[in-house]
Amino acid sequence: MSTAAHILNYLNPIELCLSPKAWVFLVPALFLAYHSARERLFLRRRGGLPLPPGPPGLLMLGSILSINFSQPYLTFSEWKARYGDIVYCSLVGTPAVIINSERVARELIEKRSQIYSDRPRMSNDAYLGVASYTSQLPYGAEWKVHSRMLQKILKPEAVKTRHSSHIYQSHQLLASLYKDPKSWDEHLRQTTAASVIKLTYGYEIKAEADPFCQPMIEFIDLLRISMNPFRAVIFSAFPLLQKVPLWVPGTYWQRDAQQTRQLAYRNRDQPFDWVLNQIVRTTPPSSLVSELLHEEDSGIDDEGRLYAIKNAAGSMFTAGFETTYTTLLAFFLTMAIHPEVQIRAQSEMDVRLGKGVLPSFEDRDKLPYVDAILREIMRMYVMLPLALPHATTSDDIYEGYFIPKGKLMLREDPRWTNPEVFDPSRHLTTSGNLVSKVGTEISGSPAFGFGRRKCPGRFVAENTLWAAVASALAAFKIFPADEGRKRGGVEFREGVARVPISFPCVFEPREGYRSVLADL
Ligand code: HEM
Repeated sequence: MSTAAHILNYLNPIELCLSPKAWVFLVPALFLAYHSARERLFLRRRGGLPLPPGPPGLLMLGSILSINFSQPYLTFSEWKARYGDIVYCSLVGTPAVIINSERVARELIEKRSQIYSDRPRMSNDAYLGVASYTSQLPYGAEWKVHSRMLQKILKPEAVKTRHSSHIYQSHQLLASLYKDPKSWDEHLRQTTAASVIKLTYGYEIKAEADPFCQPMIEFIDLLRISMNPFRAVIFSAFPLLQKVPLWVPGTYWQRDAQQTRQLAYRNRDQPFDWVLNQIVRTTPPSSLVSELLHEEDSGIDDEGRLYAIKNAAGSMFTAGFETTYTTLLAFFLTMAIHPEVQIRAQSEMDVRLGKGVLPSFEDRDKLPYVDAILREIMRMYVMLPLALPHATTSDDIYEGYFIPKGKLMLREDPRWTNPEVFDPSRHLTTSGNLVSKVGTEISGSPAFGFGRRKCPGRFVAENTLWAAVASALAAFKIFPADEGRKRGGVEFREGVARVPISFPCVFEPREGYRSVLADL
């Protein structure tokens, strides 16, 4: 008997279910019914409004196969050229809106921040042990507690009081570059890590293989692998992959995730416990955690408060280390291939500060070209090219389009002439002053995101970067060990975060700075 006859003849549902051939028809039929019911509901929700234009998708898979996984932002730029500033697509059943322009990002994420400040729920977050980190929290009461805690040391007034500590850290970097220039990239990594750890816990890193710092760097390296966009999409489509037992051969993603989780918890708990111990025994060095622990009247119960402090503090390294380090790495590599930019910055310093002087924050206004270099680095090398995904908490309408509740991804469009050319002078007026327009100053850069979830560490990042950039330009001539490198640009390892690919550089002390460097 044919399978169709089976279905027609066997009105007995039990027998029908037992026939394997009938399942071949039933499974797709159930799926289609579910899909069309969902579509009908979605159509009703839209009330006849169109969705933003976007690429056609395949049933179930949507547009996932059209995305370039190593550089998804390139796909989004192509879609911008074809469909415009706001694009709709479906990714394995998840509706996603891509905001492809700074103008639309400001209109939606800033002006309508009440509903555009959520994060999409990703099974990956709990799987990797980062679900309670500030950056991953849904927009709600817990996030507001974290945000208030972080503001304590990240707000501009608090950041201003730590100028001397930024200068001290930049001098530490200069001293390491002078003593051991060959490992310049490693010094950069260590000093950036040291400054975030000091700010968060008041802990001073003692050696290269420091018991707190080393596992934190290891964690970031693992997170980059485990959070790659391809794995994230596959896991959201097939969550059972996260449950496969570790003993099954070939389940390398499970081993990566287990190690990432263990490090996430260890890095969150151990330095926090160190501060608690310090408080019991002595006066702890000033830090985010010690300030929060001493705070009265926080508005939440004790256990909840300790948990929130621990997680907000844990988020600082994850969010602040790699972003700052890779921006500085891009700066040094760019300087090595652009000697003309170094020469202009150094002559500005020589004239306005004098030779043999290391700049301080009081000198910042006298050095507009140094700021212009930093703005150009932030413009050209956006280390999180898709920022972090946002989500809307309710449906919305924009320019006649229906924006469904759900995932939003950001991609800033290059609004500059010749965006691929490294040219700091684009940030200067004809009289050599910095252009002052919203979004051109460093902490206002779109590289820090938009709206209520905009990077709260941007003022600290700006000062760390300025101190390091200004000090290095004053003290060293930087050039590539292989002169042939000058012909190429900076290359990147692509992923959620873009990481510049380092190359050997030479750091030659400038005239008048050798003794200054030796004394640091
Ligand atoms: C050059 C350096 C940095 C860059 C480019 C950067 C960029 C970003 C971006 C794009 C976001 C997501 C914004 C959004 O969702 O719209 C973010 C979030 C965040 N950043 Fe940064 N960041 C940097 C440095 C720092 C530093 C130094 C810290 C802290 C010490 C920090 C702490 C955070 C936190 C806690 C979040 C999560 C905010 C939330 O979800 O509410 N960042 N950052």
